[in-house]
Amino acid sequence: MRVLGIEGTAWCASAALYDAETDSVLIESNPYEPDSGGIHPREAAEHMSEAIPEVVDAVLTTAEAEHGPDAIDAVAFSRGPGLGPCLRIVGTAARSLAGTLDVPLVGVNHMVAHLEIGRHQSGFENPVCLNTSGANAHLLGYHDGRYRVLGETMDAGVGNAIDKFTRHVGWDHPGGPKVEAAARRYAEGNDGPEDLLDLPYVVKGMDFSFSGISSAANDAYDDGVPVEEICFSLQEHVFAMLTEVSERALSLTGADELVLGGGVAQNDRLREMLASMCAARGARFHAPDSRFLRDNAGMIAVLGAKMAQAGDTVPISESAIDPNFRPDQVPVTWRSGESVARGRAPGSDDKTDADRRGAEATVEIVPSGEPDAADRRVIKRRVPKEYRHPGLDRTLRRDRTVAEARLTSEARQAGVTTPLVYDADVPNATLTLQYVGDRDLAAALDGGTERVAAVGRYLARLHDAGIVHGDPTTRNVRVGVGDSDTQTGDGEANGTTAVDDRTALIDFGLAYHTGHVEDHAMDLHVFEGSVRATAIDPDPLIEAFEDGYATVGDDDVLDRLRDVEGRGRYR
Ligand SMILES: C[C@@H](O)[C@H](NC(=O)OP(=O)(O)OC[C@H]1O[C@@H](n2cnc3c(N)ncnc32)[C@H](O)[C@@H]1O)C(=O)O
Ligand SMILES: Nc1ncnc2c1ncn2[C@@H]1O[C@H](COP(=O)(O)OP(=O)(O)OP(=O)(O)O)[C@@H](O)[C@H]1O
Ligand SMILES: [Fe+2]
Repeated sequence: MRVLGIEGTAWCASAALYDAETDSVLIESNPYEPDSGGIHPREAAEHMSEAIPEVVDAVLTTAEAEHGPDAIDAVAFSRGPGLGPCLRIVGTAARSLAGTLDVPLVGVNHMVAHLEIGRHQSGFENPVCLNTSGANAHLLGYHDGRYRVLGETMDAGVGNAIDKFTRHVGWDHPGGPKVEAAARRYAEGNDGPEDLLDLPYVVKGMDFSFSGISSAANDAYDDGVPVEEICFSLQEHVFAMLTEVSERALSLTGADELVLGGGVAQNDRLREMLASMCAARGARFHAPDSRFLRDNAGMIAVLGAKMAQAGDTVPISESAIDPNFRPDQVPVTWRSGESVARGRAPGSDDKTDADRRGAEATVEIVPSGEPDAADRRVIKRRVPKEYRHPGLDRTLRRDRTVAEARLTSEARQAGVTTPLVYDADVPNATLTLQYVGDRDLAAALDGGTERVAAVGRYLARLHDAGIVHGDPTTRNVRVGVGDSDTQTGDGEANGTTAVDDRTALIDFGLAYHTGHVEDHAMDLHVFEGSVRATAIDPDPLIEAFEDGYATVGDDDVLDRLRDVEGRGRYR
């Protein structure tokens, strides 16, 4: 099968021919280069209307010269997300070409194409995918017939966050490669570990935010900090955040493969950090060649072929473009297989006497070999992360160790079951904690409506005390093995149920004090995200969780949660 792909969501007018038999891809691209500032939608659309016919013609001519008039079996196009005026031109071109050639039309989600090209090239079966492009930044994992958004930016896309700084400095678009070059100059000009500016580092579970860091970088420039130093620090912070959330996604799902996609993935430093993180945890990592990372029609044609082979084509009358097309809206017709969270199947976490490793820390259980010993303790060490700058690494490990020791105890005072903290060795980022529960909630999720209701009540009590957990995933809740779903609560609004006694919240390293409804709602959003990413039937669990929250907590927080989801770029 041969597929002609067309891409033009924002800046890159591109056409490609994918030959599935030989697995070869020919790409013709013509980029839009703004004279000044960022991408202007109208100018970009004008560029598309000139350049799309040219690149399509070039590819079609080559295809027909080699394979004759029936060279093309299907036409695939980027249906979204992207700029409406650009997408409309691409859509019109694709429909008319499919009509002229009398072949089926395939409507491709651009972000899923960024993911699938990495999976295709690596041969990985079930990877977590990190998409780092201009307008987007998110983690995707296959679960129950869709690519779920495991985590994402709460505001700007990663490329846009970097480009915002370069516009402020007066550099032309795109800024990413210039920041990379300046950061390299800074690193090469230093002998020892380079100084690092203190910039905002914002990670909440597997979600993250860039708006603060762009503004802080702009302010540093206005204050006269050398631009190379800012570029270096910006990269170190932003890419460490992306690497950290990727590690969390691997840890939460139990996956051992990571693929990278999107224009920012052309950056060597980002690739180096991700490769280092994966090597340290024994996971495999793949980043495609640059021509498949930046926007290109090759990835559209490759996914288009998989979809066409699965019969997933679209009648012209239903082929409208969608500027807000989310990756989790796409039914994944071209692959089958297990959930990415297969490593977290029920029972997989039963071995309580084994030492574990989370995303951040290693956990040693002492004494080992006596599963029922009442005096079991856990020694949690936040190990240095080779991938991040030593200064940033030290700060994060220290601050989180202090926060965890303090807030684990404060949470208990607020009526939440948490481990006792026996010792905090801050210089070594090591805590000694009481052993709690029998297994992670992640391994006991399905059918556990009572357990998630208890988590809802816990978060409400925390919030009431002005504390957010910051990372309340199903891996950070420990549950009792004896509990079954038939144990119902006592019914008292604030009462403790039998399940509560045996359910504990752990891992308060990202916890902090705040009374803001928005921060409280984010906690709920993170928990629900982890349930959706791993449960077989998430809806009853989410409902029970919210009911649990509502019995103790503030309705404003649940209202705000609806807002966060509506605002969410993808959910
Ligand atoms: C929806 C679609 O139109 C959009 N496309 C897009 O953002 O173009 P993409 O080619 O994936 O990424 C462009 C971004 O990639 C950044 N970039 C390119 N080379 C870079 C480098 N070496 N280091 C850092 N960023 C880089 C640019 O600064 C720019 O922000 C998307 O995929 O979100
Ligand atoms: N107090 C405890 N009692 C029993 N088990 C524990 C305790 N603390 C940690 N564990 C186990 O160790 C695992 C990792 O611990 P923790 O979540 O604190 O580390 P982490 O590296 O921050 O993990 P992540 O970032 O992946 O959530 C937990 O999922 C749990 O299975
Ligand atoms: Fe893109």
